Amino acid sequence: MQHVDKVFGRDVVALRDMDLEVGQGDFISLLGPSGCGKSTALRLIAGLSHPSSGSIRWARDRVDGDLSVVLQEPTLMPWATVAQNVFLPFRLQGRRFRAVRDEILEALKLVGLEKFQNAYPRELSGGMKMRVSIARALVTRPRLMLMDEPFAALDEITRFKLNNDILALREKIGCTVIFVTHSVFESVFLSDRIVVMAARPGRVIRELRVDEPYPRGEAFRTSAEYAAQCRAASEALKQAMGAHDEH
Ligand SMILES: Nc1ncnc2c1ncn2[C@@H]1O[C@H](COP(=O)(O)OP(=O)(O)OP(=O)(O)O)[C@@H](O)[C@H]1O
Repeated sequence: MQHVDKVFGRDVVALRDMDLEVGQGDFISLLGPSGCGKSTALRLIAGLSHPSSGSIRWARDRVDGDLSVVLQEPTLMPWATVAQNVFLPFRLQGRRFRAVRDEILEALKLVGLEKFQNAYPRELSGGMKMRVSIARALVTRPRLMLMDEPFAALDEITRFKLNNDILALREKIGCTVIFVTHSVFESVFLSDRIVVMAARPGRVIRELRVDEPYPRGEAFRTSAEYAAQCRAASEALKQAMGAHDEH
């Protein structure tokens, strides 16, 4: 993203002059208070809306299935089974269930839900629904996953577990992730770069690196290094919350 502005109406500056370079395999968190433009940035990257000015460029042409999005709500179809829900991206490409059955089962296996392929969403816990949503996002083996506070509605234990799982999944499928969160802990645990944003107008104010190598697990979560990184990210977030630019 180069010098990207997004203005709604006459004067709601959702994003101002955002620069972001994302490399293949990066795990980037967008961290910031409510209203700082995190979701707007994600929607622009997804192509669901367009910049008011500035540009978003891709190193290579994108093809169908290269990019997928996971939202805070799992947004499953209640009338369809787990397997049919995971089939959706293929269905939108006009493919037949039988032709992609193996891919669907593989995606469900990756999130540990292969035994639930014939279950309906109402039979699943919140964490399991989110896993189905993740399986649906990765069934096309995307090169880029955009995740908008996917675990915000879950309890902390489920959230920690899914944080571990998402890193393990990424090791397996090797995609790039841009992850929106309000949580300092989540951003430090997951990402190698944390982009800290401030509101009114929405903008990037800091970028932090987390140099800890992957795979990361409980040892990292309880380390002094993790605590120090969380402190640094907290400080940056505090600065973001106090930073109002009147211009
Ligand atoms: N379609 C829209 N029309 C008008 N204003 C919008 C629209 N979408 C977003 N905004 C405004 O743009 C700003 C940034 O919104 P955005 O949803 O990107 O923030 P956010 O950081 O994702 O917030 P949250 O963490 O609460 O989801 C807010 O002031 C919001 O009200």
